[in-house]
Amino acid sequence: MTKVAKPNVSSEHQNSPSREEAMQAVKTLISWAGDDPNREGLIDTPKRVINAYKEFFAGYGMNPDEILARTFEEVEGYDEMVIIKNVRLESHCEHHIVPILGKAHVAYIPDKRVVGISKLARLVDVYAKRLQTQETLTAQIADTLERVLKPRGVAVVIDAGHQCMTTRGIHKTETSTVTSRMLGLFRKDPRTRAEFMNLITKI
Ligand SMILES: Nc1nc2c(ncn2[C@@H]2O[C@H](COP(=O)(O)OP(=O)(O)OP(=O)(O)O)[C@@H](O)[C@H]2O)c(=O)[nH]1
Ligand SMILES: [Zn+2]
Repeated sequence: MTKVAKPNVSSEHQNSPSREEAMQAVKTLISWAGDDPNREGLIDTPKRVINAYKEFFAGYGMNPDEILARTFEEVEGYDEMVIIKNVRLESHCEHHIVPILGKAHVAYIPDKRVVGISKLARLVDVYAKRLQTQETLTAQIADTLERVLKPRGVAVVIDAGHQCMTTRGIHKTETSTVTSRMLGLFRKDPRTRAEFMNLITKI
């Protein structure tokens, strides 16, 4: 039986192909597209593509727990929500391997400890830079924040365009997909959720 790699599994747990094998695969796809991979303009393309893949999918080599490990308690008892909004999201859909581009809004209500705000954006990247569905991505960001920081609430909203729907297939160029995950107070208390939704929709 063929072994299928589980989605969102770090590459060290898979049988990683060599660079040569990966470049050969790109050459095959160029031929499949109908061009000659040996012509001058395309000769270095397999190398560029596999290097680009290392960037697109860098998240497999990142550890979210490490990113959130450093927290601060000296914040004068701050216990209201912290929101980082409009985090640029660059991911790839796991069905077609084409870009998902959009914005993420991430919030939490601290319980004594806060985390550096850049770490919330880094956490988005850890999961975005993998093969994804938008639902999985949203859930992974929220669940990791809850598990590691143990805050009183977590909210994640993602609003993104899927190029598999805009540049191919159904070609609906104006569509965007919105997903959300609310945990703790954001799930239990409608006023907290409403305050968050209000703050992220304001400019
Ligand atoms: N739920 C969900 N679906 C997604 C996401 N990204 C892409 N898809 C959808 O995944 C589905 C794959 O459907 P298939 O019928 O297997 O593939 P397809 O023939 O290429 O589908 P079309 O895009 O309709 O041409 C499509 O409906 C995509 O729109 C995502 O993040 N979440
Ligand atoms: Zn897709």
